[in-house]
Amino acid sequence: MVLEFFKYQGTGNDFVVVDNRLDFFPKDDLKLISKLCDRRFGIGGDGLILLENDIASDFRMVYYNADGSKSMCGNGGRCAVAFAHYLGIIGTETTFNAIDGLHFATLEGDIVNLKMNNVTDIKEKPAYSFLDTGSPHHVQLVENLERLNVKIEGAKLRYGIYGKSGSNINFVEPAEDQSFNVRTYERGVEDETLSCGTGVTAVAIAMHKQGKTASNQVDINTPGGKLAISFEQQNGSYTDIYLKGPAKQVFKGDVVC
Ligand SMILES: N[C@@H](CCC[C@H](N)C(=O)O)C(=O)O
Repeated sequence: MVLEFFKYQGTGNDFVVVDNRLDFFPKDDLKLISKLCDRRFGIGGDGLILLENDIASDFRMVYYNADGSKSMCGNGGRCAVAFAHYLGIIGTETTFNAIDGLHFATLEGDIVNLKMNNVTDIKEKPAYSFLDTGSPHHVQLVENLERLNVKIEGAKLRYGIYGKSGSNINFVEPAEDQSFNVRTYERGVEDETLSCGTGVTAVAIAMHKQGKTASNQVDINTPGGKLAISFEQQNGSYTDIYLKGPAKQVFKGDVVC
């Protein structure tokens, strides 16, 4: 099979993107998904996104991690919106379906502002917070973030605390200008990625809940670039959560598989 694909990145979180509106992609073939995401034997990416038709909304995003497991992806969602706009399916605003339900988003140039689901349940432990922003996230404050071996320390927590199903692990350090520096170990990639959208959303909410910021607009610096998170908070629940940042097409091509 010759597969037409597109490559997108959102703050360095990179994805193989396929227009699957004709429903031809062999979704059960997890080996193929891993191979397409392999940086040596395939195209390379942290995940694969299929854009599909949806009865309830403008389109459906089906997201796979590089190992073929499924989840919600914030940066992937932003890239899917940019791709839908490129295909002419949407204008500058949209509602689309994903594994965690409907998402509203707006687009201004290559900046996509994506609405995330409400967060009500935040587990606070002495050393970390745990919350689900579409995918599960462990948020832990550290010192000397720059020098941390995120792959090794992330894997220890991912398997040590959360077992087989796992969690994404976010390491956070407050920056001087009220923003936060974040590095993330992603389950399903089993490595550090340059940015994680659901991860930085979890960090912004956890930092607010812990009183590390009083603002409901939080800027986050990742190794792949800057993202902005805004939200409302009432009685411990976080609503109207938006994740904002760039989503760009990098290249397109055909792959024999
Ligand atoms: N990079 C993503 C998160 C992708 C899913 C995650 N690895 C999981 O399995 O939970 C993002 O931008 O949110």
